[in-house]
Amino acid sequence: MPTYPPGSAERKAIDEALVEMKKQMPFEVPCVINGKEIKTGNKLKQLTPDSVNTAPLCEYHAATPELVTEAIEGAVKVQKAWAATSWYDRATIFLKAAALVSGKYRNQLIAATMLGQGKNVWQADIDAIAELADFFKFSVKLVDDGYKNQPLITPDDAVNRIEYRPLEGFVLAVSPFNFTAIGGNLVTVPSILGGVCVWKPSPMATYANYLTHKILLEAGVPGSVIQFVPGDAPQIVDQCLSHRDFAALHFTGSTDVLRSLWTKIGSQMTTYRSYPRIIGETGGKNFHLIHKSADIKATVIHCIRSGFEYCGQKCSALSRLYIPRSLYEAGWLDEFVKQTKEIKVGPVTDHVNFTGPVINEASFDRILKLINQAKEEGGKILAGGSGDKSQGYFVEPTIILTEDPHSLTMKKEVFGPVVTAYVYEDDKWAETCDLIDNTTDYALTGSVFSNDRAALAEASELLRNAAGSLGSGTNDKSGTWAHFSRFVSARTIKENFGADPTDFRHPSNLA
Ligand SMILES: NC(=O)c1ccc[n+]([C@@H]2O[C@H](COP(=O)([O-])OP(=O)(O)OC[C@H]3O[C@@H](n4cnc5c(N)ncnc54)[C@H](O)[C@@H]3O)[C@@H](O)[C@H]2O)c1
Ligand SMILES: N[C@@H](CCC=O)C(=O)O
Repeated sequence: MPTYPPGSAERKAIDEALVEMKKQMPFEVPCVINGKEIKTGNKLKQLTPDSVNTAPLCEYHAATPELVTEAIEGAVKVQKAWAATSWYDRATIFLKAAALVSGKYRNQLIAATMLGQGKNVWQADIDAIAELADFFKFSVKLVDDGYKNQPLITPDDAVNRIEYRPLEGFVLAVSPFNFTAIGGNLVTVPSILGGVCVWKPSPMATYANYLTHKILLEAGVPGSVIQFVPGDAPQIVDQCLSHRDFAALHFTGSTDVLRSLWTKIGSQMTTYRSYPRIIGETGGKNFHLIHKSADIKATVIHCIRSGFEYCGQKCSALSRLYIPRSLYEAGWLDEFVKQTKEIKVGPVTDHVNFTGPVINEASFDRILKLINQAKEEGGKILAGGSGDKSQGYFVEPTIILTEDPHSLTMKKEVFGPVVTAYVYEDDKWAETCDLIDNTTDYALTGSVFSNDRAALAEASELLRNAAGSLGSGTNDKSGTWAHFSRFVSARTIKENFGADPTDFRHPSNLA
């Protein structure tokens, strides 16, 4: 990945792309149904969260119920033909999409992700280029490997094979704002297998998602295979979930939303042709557990990057921090606070800013409310604690020290630049692992920092269920065949070519 140092060609190129994009804002984003761009006239806005008083990044046309019906019907109609397209052709399309992401559309995708989702160039590149292109390429490799999972034994008089059929009906992909790549992956996984999708993007990632869709179509995905349907989330999603041909929900976003959609699907089971599948990843409450043997300098840097890059708006962002008393007394927290106060926060177009805005006003207000509640509960604010939304939604990187390991911000997902620290006694390593395991229902990600192998092994054992998506989704891990397997129905086919039978009786039936 390019590193964008001052004076580099890559920094110059991205600066030019940003200037060009700003000149053209607001872009007009249509619905794209059966490959046709459709403007409904019902326009909504995607703002630039770091400069809210300027022109929006885009105005997008919200899909009407009639268009959603057209999208579903168009997708279902093309499904058999797409499934019959050879694996070679499907694979090549996604490899071409990867090349378009890292080549022709590179700077445009980065600029759209920076301006629309408030990422600085480093964060935008790892998301919209590195991860998105990887998703496309890994998908080809993983499906290729998956298709090779065939019966182990082939007898002399028969051939057995397994065919991995895509789901009948359409997949509804509902994507979050915080990763351009995730939207791309949610539609790629079902469609690379020969399935069809209706894609409802996040309102706060509409433009980058529209570009991703454009890339997929340019690479050769037929227009009806992935339908781009922005607009009112509950209206579009409810309509899709109420359709007889609804085959699966592919979701990434918050826990409450997935739970409500799951409940809706469950309550409508008699509507469907089949048993819809639900594949969803949701919130997290990432812990960092520091052992007394850990290096202070390195762990402080890891915690700063994990907690505050992209304003903590990652499901995997550090949120609860466990520091041993000995390192606390050796100045671990002082160093963490000192460096946190050095973080530059501001518009993402100024590269010195390590972090930018949070995504919108609702998020800004929610985060500051949580900080205030933490204060009222007795939490001590060691850094940050406030914000300013006059120009953009800027929240100061915030460190809260708590004496209560079950306090609000140790339990609830904040999804903002807020780290709550708790000091544990060095000799309570196992007890602290149990505490981490039992503090929240989330169990998405976590890290243990130690130079003591025995402590690592013990933590790995005790924290087995505290990370790895358990409790945070259906745990169909991206980057594994297990994820793809949720979007196929296996069919076993046996061809016999042994001698024809001459008697229906077996030897065991003879008198
Ligand atoms: N586990 C992961 O891999 C992962 C990755 C990224 C984000 N996340 C989680 O996503 C959340 C942040 O993303 P977000 O703010 O975009 O999440 P969100 O739940 O607000 O929105 C996700 C999607 O659901 C749609 N949606 C929202 N309300 C809806 C409703 N009532 N009915 C139908 N659709 C609705 C949105 O328009 C969006 O497309 C965090 O909780 C984060 O932890 C998880
Ligand atoms: N791949 C992402 C996960 C996305 C969560 O929001 C990461 O950077 O950890």
